Formats: sequence, C-alpha cells, structure tokens
Amino acid sequence: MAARTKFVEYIDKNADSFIERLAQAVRIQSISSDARRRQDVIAMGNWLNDQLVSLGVTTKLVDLGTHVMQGQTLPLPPAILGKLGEDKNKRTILIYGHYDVQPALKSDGWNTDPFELVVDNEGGKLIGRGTTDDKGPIMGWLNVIEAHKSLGLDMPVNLRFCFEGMEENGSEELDECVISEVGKGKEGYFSGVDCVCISDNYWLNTRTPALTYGLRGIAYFSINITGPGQDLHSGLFGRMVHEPMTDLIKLMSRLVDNNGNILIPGVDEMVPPPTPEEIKLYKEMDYTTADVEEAAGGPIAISEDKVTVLMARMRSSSLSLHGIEGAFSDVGCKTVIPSKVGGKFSIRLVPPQTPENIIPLVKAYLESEFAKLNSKNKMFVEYLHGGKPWVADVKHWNFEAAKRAIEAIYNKTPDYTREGGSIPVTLTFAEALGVNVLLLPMGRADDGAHSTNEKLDRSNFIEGTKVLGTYLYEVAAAV
Ligand SMILES: C[C@H](N)C(=O)N[C@@H](Cc1c[nH]cn1)C(=O)O
Ligand SMILES: [Zn+2]
Ligand SMILES: [Zn+2]
Repeated sequence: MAARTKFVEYIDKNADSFIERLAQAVRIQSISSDARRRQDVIAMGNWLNDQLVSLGVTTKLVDLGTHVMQGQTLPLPPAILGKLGEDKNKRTILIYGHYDVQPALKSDGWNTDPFELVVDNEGGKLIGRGTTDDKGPIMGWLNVIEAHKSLGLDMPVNLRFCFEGMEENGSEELDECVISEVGKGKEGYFSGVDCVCISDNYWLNTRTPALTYGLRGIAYFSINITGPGQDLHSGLFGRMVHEPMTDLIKLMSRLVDNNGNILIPGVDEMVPPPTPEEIKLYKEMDYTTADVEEAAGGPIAISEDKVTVLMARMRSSSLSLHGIEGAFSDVGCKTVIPSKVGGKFSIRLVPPQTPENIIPLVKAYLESEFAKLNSKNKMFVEYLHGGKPWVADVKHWNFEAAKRAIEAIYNKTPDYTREGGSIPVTLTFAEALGVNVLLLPMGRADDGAHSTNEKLDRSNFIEGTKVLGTYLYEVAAAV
C-alpha cells in the first residue's frame, strides 16, 4: 500500500485520540490579550513544545522579551521554532500557526464552557475556543507527524515550524525573530525553506474547500478621553461638565457610516477600483448573500449583490468599532459619568494601505473632529498594533500541490479566496525568505472564530488533517 494511503487510513482509525489531544489544547486558556492569562499562554507554549518533542521534532523556544500591556510589564510568550528532517533531496516546508486564542467567557453567550471541548456527535461539531482558530489546525499538523512516526513512514518533505503565542494581539517581536533567524543563514532554523504553509483561516462558505492567496492588514487604535479626576455622579455633575463618553461616542460615530464606508478622508480613496478581470472572478465564485447571512447568523448583509459583498471582505478596507474600555457595562442602572474612556476600533487594510500610511490620516482626522466638539476634555489617539496586507501568486507549485491535495481528499476544486482577516507575520515570511506563502484553511465560514460557540466540524478536523498530510506528498512530487 502506498505511504499516503496508509497515512490516510491511520487518520481515520485514530480520529478519537486526535480529538482528545485537541481537548487538552482547548483546556489551556491561552488568551494573549488578557494580562491575567499570560502564564496560561506560556503554559500552552510549553505544552505544544512537549508535544512536538515527543513526536521527534527538534525545537528551540525563542524568548521574545517583555512588553507593557494593561499597565504591566509582561513576558512575551515564546516563539517555538522546530525542525524535522534534514534530507537534502527533499523540499523543506515552513509551517506557521498560533497557539494563543481570543478571549471567551460563558457569559458572552456561550452555551457551554468555552475551554472544555464539547464533542457534539449528533451535529458532528467540536465546540470550544480555539478549535478553528488556531489550535485545531496546529493539532492537524501534529496528527500528520504522529501518523508518520507511528507507521514508521518517512516524511515526504523536511518540515520547519514557527508557532507563536501573540497573534491575536499583534504578533509583537515575531517579525524581528523571523528576520534574525533568516539572518543566521545555514545555521538558522529557516535555512533551505522552499515555501510556507499557514493553516489559520476559513473556507468562504460551508461547502467548498479553499486556497487563500491574500490577507487584509490591520491597524488597531484606541481613542482615549479623560477629563474628570474620578468617576462622577450624573445627578450632581450632569450638564455641568464635559463628559468623556459623550465626546467619545460622537467621535466613534464619525469613523464609519452604516453602509461600511470609512469616513476618514483618504482611507477608502487609496484603494484602486477593481479591474474587469477581478469582477469576473468574484461573479464566478460559489457564493451568495445567503452564505454571509448563514455565517453571520442573521439576515444582515449590507448588499444583495454578491460581487459587492465579496469585494467588501476580500479587496476593500473596513472599519469596525470593537468596544469601550472604562464604560459602564455591567447589569443594572448605575448613574455614573465615567472619568476615563478608551474607544477601540480597527481598520482592515488592503494594498496599498499600510499601518504607516493610515496612522497619520486617522490621527489628523480625529484631532480635527475633536476640535469641533469644543470640549475641555483631553483626547489621545493611540495606535495599538497592526500588520500589512499580503497577496500571493497562485501560479506556483505550492498552490498547485495544495489544489491536488484538496481534490484528492474532498473530490472538489477549491475556491481561490482572499481572506478578510489578518495574520501579521505572513508578509514577513514572504519578504524575508523570498518564497511563496500559501494559506490552506481547515475550518468553514460558519465556525464562529472570535465569536461565541466557536466550533470546528469533526469532518473538517479529520479530512483537513488528511489534506495537510496529502499536501506534503504533493509538494514532494511537484515540478
Ligand atoms: C485570520 C486569523 N485567524 C485571525 O483571526 N487573525 C486576527 C489577528 C489579529 C489582529 N489583531 C487582533 N487579532 C484577526 O484577523 O483579527
Ligand atoms: Zn483569530
Ligand atoms: Zn488565527
């Protein structure tokens, strides 16, 4: 029996133990954006490192130093670099993933504890924070290595790994780590890398596997407004003082309109109009507004026109309002005037936008809008983190190999998509290594990444693992 057939059979036979490993990963609350959870993120890194070592991967934990977050100096979780195979006659593939997750509280609206994997056999779903983003796909790679080790099969390629624990919070210091590792040349972990594969996004719909050749960048901001020396009684001070929340709500309402148009002069204007070829591509995609509504969980698509909706996610920038730090948000009717509020928003970026060319536009606009309020409060616009957009060439053996792997496992031709989300290090890999980067998503559009009741379908986990392994065979065979 051919090695790749044995591999596929092993994945089916051992599905339950793979799900158990995913449950262990989900249990570790590796929330990178919460200072209180930093030790859990580090614990998750150590757990992942132990798994890799037990599977025969040589690893190195890179200390990325410290950073200041939520008023505390915190250790950054380590980057885990790994190596499996040194055969000069084989191609070398670099795999990236992130072991941190978004915050999740049962009270956000989860039906179950977000950090206890629920195996819903009836619905075929694996429910828990990180199942699709990005612990499931990382476990997929571990499954592939385990299968080869247990069956005594040679890996068809050499593997290199880069796993980080800060992706959901700006990937701090990772670019520097990658660039420094590349700078070590033959001595470095990335020596000889022929291409990169990242499994950290989602199919466009719930039916068709996808290959992704673009990501939006991101620029994340906070508008901080201060004035009163402390929180005030609204009965005693209402109408007597300038209120930070009132100023903030005015400013936040002037960032984006209800149709998604960005109101900051120069931001939308930077993006060139689509070419007729691009429009044709969007028209031909297997997608309807019902897909966005299914994934969003409500009939709320901004347009009924499929091309408009697809372009909104794939090739337009967008501005989203995320929350207000310092605002009263608990139950009940507290009559408070908060003294200090921070309004968080981010802008998803597409070429030629970058954080560098967007930040000055945002700051200048907010300063001029704040001046119009004639408020005696103080405003400070803070840029929190960001990353550049990325677009790849799909006419490359790396994409061809992934296409054949999907066809072999799913018996379907993949959609070619640009992802609306961001993975800051992607462009750094492409530029620093000078190689093709591919995104090979495992999950579906309705997985609820970053949301409540995040899930990964069991079939996406198991068939997705088969795709990852088969892709390695196809890379080895690619010309
Ligand atoms: C696409 C990827 N799985 C993802 O979710 N990336 C995040 C990255 C990020 C940036 N700031 C906070 N998180 C995203 O696109 O939101
Ligand atoms: Zn994410
Ligand atoms: Zn992710």
